[in-house]
Amino acid sequence: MSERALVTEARRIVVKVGSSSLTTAAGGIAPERMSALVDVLAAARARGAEVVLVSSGAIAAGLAPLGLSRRPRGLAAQQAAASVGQGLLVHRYTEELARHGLIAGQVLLTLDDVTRRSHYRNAHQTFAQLLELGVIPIVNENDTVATTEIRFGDNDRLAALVAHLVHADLLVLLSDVDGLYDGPPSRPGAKLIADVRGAADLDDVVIGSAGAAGVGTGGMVTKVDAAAIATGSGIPVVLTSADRAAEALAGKQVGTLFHPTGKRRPTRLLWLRHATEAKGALVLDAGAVRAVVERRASLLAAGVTGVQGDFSGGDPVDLLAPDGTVVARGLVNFDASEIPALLGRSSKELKRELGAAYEREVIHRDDLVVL
Ligand SMILES: Nc1ncnc2c1ncn2[C@@H]1O[C@H](COP(=O)(O)OP(=O)(O)O)[C@@H](O)[C@H]1O
Ligand SMILES: N[C@@H](CCC(=O)OP(=O)(O)O)C(=O)O
Repeated sequence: MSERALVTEARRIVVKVGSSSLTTAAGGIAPERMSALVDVLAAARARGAEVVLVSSGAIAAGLAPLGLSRRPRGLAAQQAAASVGQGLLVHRYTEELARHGLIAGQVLLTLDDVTRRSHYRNAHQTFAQLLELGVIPIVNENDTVATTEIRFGDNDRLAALVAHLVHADLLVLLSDVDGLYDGPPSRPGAKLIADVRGAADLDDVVIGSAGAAGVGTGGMVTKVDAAAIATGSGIPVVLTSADRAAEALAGKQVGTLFHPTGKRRPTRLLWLRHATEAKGALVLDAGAVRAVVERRASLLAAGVTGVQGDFSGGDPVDLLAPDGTVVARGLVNFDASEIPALLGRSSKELKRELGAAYEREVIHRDDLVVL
């Protein structure tokens, strides 16, 4: 069986591991699983590859110490469990990596770190410095302070974004299932899909959400989304089980290989398109829709006819055609309350009447993605 050159030649690898692969059903860390995973990461390092680990499991690891038997529903309880569990997880990784003479560095990210320009530059530099120092960054969402992320966020898409942020050559998604199947693997006769070369290969695949162990959040849906994000910007993805991580990283033909389909794109825009929830919407006239969609121009106040929702400058908003269809998403430059005064007015008028600060575009073209 030939090796996967995309894997064996990768110099920088992001590995994502799910809660179900690190913790027990009873709610606590499974030390032997973490130890086996770290052995695999150390072997990749020994071959000369740089490794970033995106590890879930903070909430799951915090359950047992708090006497909880399953993942709590309430946000505050999840945040508390994550606070307890994250420390335990990183402690374990630090000890396990030390066996191989390696150093762990904790990186906790929130959505802002990858959508706001100044933050994502900062995150990029942090990773660059850690990797230069030979550290293995252990990444998770900052669940303890996150609000929307902890509910809707998932580490699969976060891992795809991190892979993009660090310019990885490969993303490896490790779960409790050994690859993508054409239907939920619990169904008799479900078949493993070895290669996905584009969206068309997924047309007949039934992708389920909940995992059997009950500690995972995203299920297969978010893994396939993550694979689309990564491959769409040129990064191949191997999806398999944590048990097969050693084989996968050695380039063996295990699990599912998602082949690259596109080229690198600005990180923030990827996130804007795939992972953010809009805080509101702007209704555009037909001319503005053409300008934004066809000419990829900035959105000016003159083409905006309505505003919906309560957002602040810097938030993601949807751009709607006159019939209500969502045509684009962007990071808006004004608060929702400021926009009614700008509607339909030219930049020159706005500057004359409200001052130079109001002359700027409502959304700059660099902060826009057409959907
Ligand atoms: N088409 C499919 N192929 C593979 N697994 C699937 C499919 N549909 C649903 N699943 C389920 O997705 C689960 C993995 O998701 P999840 O529990 O969130 O894992 P993790 O904690 O590793 O992120 C598997 O255990 C499996 O039951
Ligand atoms: N950030 C959360 C987990 C989020 C998540 O994506 O979990 P999983 O589906 O197990 O990868 C935690 O550490 O508990």
